[in-house]
Amino acid sequence: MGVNNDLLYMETHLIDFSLLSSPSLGVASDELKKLDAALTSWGCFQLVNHGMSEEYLEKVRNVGKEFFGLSEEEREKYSRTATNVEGYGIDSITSTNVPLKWQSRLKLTTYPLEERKLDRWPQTPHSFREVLHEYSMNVKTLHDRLIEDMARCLNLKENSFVEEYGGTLHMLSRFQSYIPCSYIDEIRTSSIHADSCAMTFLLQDVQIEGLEVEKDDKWFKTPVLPHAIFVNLGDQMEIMSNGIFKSAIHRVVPHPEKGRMSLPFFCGPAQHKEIGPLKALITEDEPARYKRVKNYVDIFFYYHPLGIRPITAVKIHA
Ligand SMILES: O=C(O)CCC(=O)C(=O)O
Ligand SMILES: [Fe+2]
Repeated sequence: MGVNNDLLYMETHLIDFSLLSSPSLGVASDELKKLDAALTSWGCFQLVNHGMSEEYLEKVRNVGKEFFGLSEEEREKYSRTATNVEGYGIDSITSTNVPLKWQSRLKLTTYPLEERKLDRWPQTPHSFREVLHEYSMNVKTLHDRLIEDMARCLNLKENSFVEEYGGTLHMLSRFQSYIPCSYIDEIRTSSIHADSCAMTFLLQDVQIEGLEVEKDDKWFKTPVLPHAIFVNLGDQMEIMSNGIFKSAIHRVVPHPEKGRMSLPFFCGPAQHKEIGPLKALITEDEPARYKRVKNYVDIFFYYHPLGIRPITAVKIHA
């Protein structure tokens, strides 16, 4: 049974990663234009030809599936604690009727390496750690290249965004499992958000669709392409690009009969790093539209539960 047939699919912006670094300057610059078009309109796209095969992506999804297939007791060996916010946990959702256990998550910092809390990294299935390590390093390669290309789209020095990060990428990897749930409308409403980071790499479930994105006050389904990684921008990229690139508003839709899994890997500056609109983008005609901000994730988690879009709190109103 389909649950969201009433919506249209979003325009499929396919970005071919291999073409971005094509030796033919014409080819590379055409792909860069496509990237720019996707980021200034939707704030998201499907990344293809990224160097990871469909089988490889399936292996990554499978270690997640195997982890969530373990007994609750086994999973709880990796639970978050009062002093460690990383690991396995069940997230409640504010809407009253929705079952508390609708989604469970395994949340792990994967970069920088010295910030990994390895005692929270599952040892079952036995390949989990190795697969997560390798996949996160692959995602880092994609991130590092795209963040340079995004600066190029704006005619800036290629290291402009990385400099604003303070040179250090922070990556939070999440495996999330959703059980079948019939509270479709409640979850559609309560899950609306844009990510707080700069750029998210999302591996979707290949069997079950469940992600919708908003554009111009309309909602669209996102197709699941088994070989693609869905990339969406978060608020910190909208801020750094002074509003030129859009942070994609999205939501999750449950399936009444089937479970679903997704793997968002959130990339951005370290939590404490102050960021703001890049100085090179601020002119007399285009003044800063956002304040400089530190600890944006804290701001995010203050406003989001109040139903207020966190980015509005840092907007400068002309
Ligand atoms: O499950 C999904 O497809 C997306 C999840 C999401 O948007 C998030 O965790 O930020
Ligand atoms: Fe999200």
